Amino acid sequence: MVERRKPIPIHEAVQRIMAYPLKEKVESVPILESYERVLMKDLRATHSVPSFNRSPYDGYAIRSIDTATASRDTPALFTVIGEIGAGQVFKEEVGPNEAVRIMTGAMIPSGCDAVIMLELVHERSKTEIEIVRKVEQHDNISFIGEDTKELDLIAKAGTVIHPGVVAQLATFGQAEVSVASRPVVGILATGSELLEVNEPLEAGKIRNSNAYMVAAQVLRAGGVPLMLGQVPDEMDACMERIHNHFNEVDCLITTGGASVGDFDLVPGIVKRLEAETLFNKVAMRPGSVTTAAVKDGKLFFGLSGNPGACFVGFELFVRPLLRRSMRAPAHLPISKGKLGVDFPKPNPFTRLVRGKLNEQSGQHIVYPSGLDKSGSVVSLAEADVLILLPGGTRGYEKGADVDILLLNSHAGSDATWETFFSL
Ligand SMILES: Nc1nc2c(c(=O)[nH]1)N[C@H]1C(S)=C(S)[C@@H](COP(=O)(O)OP(=O)(O)OC[C@H]3O[C@@H](n4cnc5c(N)ncnc54)[C@H](O)[C@@H]3O)O[C@H]1N2
Ligand code: MOO
Ligand SMILES: [Mg+2]
Repeated sequence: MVERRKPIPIHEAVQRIMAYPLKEKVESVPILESYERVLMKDLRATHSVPSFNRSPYDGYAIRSIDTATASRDTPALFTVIGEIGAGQVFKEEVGPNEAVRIMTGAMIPSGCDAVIMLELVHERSKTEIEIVRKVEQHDNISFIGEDTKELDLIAKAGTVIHPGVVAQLATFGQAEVSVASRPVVGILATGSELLEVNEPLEAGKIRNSNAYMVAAQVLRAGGVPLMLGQVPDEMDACMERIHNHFNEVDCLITTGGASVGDFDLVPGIVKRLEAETLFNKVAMRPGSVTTAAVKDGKLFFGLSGNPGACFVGFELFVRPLLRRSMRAPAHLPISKGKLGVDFPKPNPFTRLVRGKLNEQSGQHIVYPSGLDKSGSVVSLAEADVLILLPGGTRGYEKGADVDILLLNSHAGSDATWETFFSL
């Protein structure tokens, strides 16, 4: 008799998984390797920025009071007593009607309270300049702490490090950065029909695309894929591979064999692992036959063999687990869009349609990116969103307002499925 499975709503499936968070681990990496890692300690300013008053222009540092009566008819005359570039410090006190030629980024000399740009000065000689306008006190000075003050919070733990954050790490002297360790995800493709990527096609066979797709998804989520290869639909071969590597991974993914067919291994894997099933059917399409189970605190995901279903299963269920273990926002960011075409297919289950986003006069218009079947692989090539179409309708019309999940964004969302989509 075919096993009858009870589908659970997406938000409940997510909840069940998130009840088994992976252990957070911290490591230190050189700043050059910190890009796209997740900060594990709050980054606070270790000093004010700038840490000294400096010139934002190439010009002359002066005492503004000496220009109080300056005009075209009565220019103020200054003696140039020195020249400094960025990094140099002028050591003497600057006195009445004295000026220091100063370059952008250099420290304002003691006694000066303003800078006038080179273009506004008449240079009579190397040592004598004229100023024909009044310069206000504090003109053209970048003051200590105007960018940030010592101890200010610059970036919180959980921030995904992007180039702007790298600039802060460098500014505050963090040659080594405390980041979340990347969870290791074992990936095993199952299926007697699978060829290696470099093998020629044969009748009835296909190349294993899921393992590579999932590996890329793991990388995008910030994890480390551990490729466990591919096995035919044979339980012993499959279990041997799993047992040999279970200790090396933080979580394990298989693709294929998640349904109820004669050669579908996932129910047997769960049994042989003596794992506790969290769910084996979700009220969604594609990906309805996703299985999740837990063994010794490690999550096992039996993702569908159908590429569309495998892809969606990963983004909805595996990604948040990985991201949360790194303290990064767990879920795909959500946004709003309008359907660009009619979508007449009725469905009892919520659909996550692989979609293409088009920006039209400030609006997100979304279109299915290809064949909307969970067996379609090519529709993934152009997909940059998943269009959420709640189930229980006769379909949707062009122009309908829809929620969309953004696939290529570096940001993430902690918006919970419970709150946003009780689907
Ligand atoms: N009687 C039923 N049949 C099916 C059901 C059901 O509820 N009752 N569910 C259908 C749904 S929905 C899906 S999705 C698929 C799930 O299939 P499996 O997870 O068991 O995957 P397979 O049977 O192994 O393969 C399905 C499909 O995907 C291709 N595949 C497999 N592995 C890969 C890979 N690594 N790279 C690319 N493509 C792969 C495979 O050749 C098949 O075409 O079950 C439905 N059936
Ligand atoms: O698991 Mo299937 O993807 O619902 O078509
Ligand atoms: Mg099957």
